[in-house]
Amino acid sequence: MSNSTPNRRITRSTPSTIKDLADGLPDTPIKQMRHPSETSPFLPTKLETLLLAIYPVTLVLGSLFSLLAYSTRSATSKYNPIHQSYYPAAGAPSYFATKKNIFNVYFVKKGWFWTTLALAAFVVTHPSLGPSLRPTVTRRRVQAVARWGVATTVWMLVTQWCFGPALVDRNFKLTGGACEIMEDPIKRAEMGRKQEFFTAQACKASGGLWKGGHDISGHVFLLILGSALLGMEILPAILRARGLNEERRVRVGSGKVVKTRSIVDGTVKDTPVPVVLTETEEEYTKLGIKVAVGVVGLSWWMLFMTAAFFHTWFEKFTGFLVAFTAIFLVYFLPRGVPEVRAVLGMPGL
Ligand SMILES: CCCCCCCC/C=C\CCCCCCCC(=O)SCCNC(=O)CCNC(=O)[C@H](O)C(C)(C)COP(=O)(O)O
Ligand SMILES: Nc1ncnc2c1ncn2[C@@H]1O[C@H](COP(=O)(O)O)[C@@H](OP(=O)(O)O)[C@H]1O
Repeated sequence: MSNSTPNRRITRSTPSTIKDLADGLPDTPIKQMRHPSETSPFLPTKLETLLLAIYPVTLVLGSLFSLLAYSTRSATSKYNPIHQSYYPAAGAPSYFATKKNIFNVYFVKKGWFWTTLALAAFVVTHPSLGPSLRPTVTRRRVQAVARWGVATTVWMLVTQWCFGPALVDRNFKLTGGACEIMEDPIKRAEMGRKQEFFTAQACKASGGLWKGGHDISGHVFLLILGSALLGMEILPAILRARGLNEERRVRVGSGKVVKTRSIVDGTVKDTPVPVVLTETEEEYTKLGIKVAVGVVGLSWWMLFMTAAFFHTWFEKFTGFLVAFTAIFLVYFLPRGVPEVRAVLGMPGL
């Protein structure tokens, strides 16, 4: 008997995984199945990695710009670590290097409001989440609001209030920082009575200097978190509009890691039903995406400006780390933990 019988050949190359099995077969239905992925579901896809890499690259480029640019080297004022900016502002190297620049005052300082507004516009207009401009409650809308809720909670705890002072303020104090009232003796005496001003805002508002500790950059944190939130939400919609679909990896109930195409509500996905929009609905859909892209673009520019003109390298780095931790919680944890995914869902799924 010859070894070359078809049966023998199959026995000798016994596949060890479903992937091997699918790869070794002709184009049968089993080959078309999505096979389990061996990569961690917690990791971003290639496109996501590329897009998320823009943040550290922006921070590094901004910091290098401030070292090398003629405008910063020739500025009449110097970087002052206590003010975390060029001081006095009149000699700053650029309009964007002053705290009172209009984009800082009305955009970044109200950054969570703009992020929320842009996300709300996308959620109520985009047909991938529910009927455009109709107040229908859909699972995808509820999950988008839940993701926003988690991100908002993190934003609040980090920058606004955490059962008292916000985490950035607590961290500042823990690392040896304090509020120093330099000029006004009355305020100084008042401060002695109250022991200390516990938040950066209260300290600065009383004319004090918030100094001595490690001040995580609130701007870096807010600009990265807000723009990544919008980016991660609209990315699947943008890809789909261009006929693309980069599959993400998710762990399903059985413990297997599969690609997103394999699951929708826990079942194998059918070909999506095309959504037919009226002309007006299409206009609003486009507007929703444009508003989000606009907020992301302006956030990127302000992040670059913060990197170039404000804070130390380390303060920017910790702002980036805290923002990425929040992004992980909202967008990557649900991919690997089905119970979390059941609540938060995933954009576009
Ligand atoms: C899919 C989303 C649905 C939302 C559903 C909610 C229903 C809402 C109905 C209407 C929507 C519009 C109202 C939106 C409310 C959003 C709540 C807010 O965010 S209001 C707060 C605005 N404030 C800010 O954005 C402050 C931002 N600033 C900071 O975080 C800090 O100042 C800083 C990080 C920039 C650092 O500050 P510094 O002083 O240390 O420099
Ligand atoms: N891109 C930017 N444009 C203007 N001011 C900025 C800025 N980035 C940071 N700042 C200012 O630098 C200080 C530290 O910012 P943060 O810790 O939030 O990153 C803040 O000052 P004030 O608190 O005095 O307004 C903030 O307004």
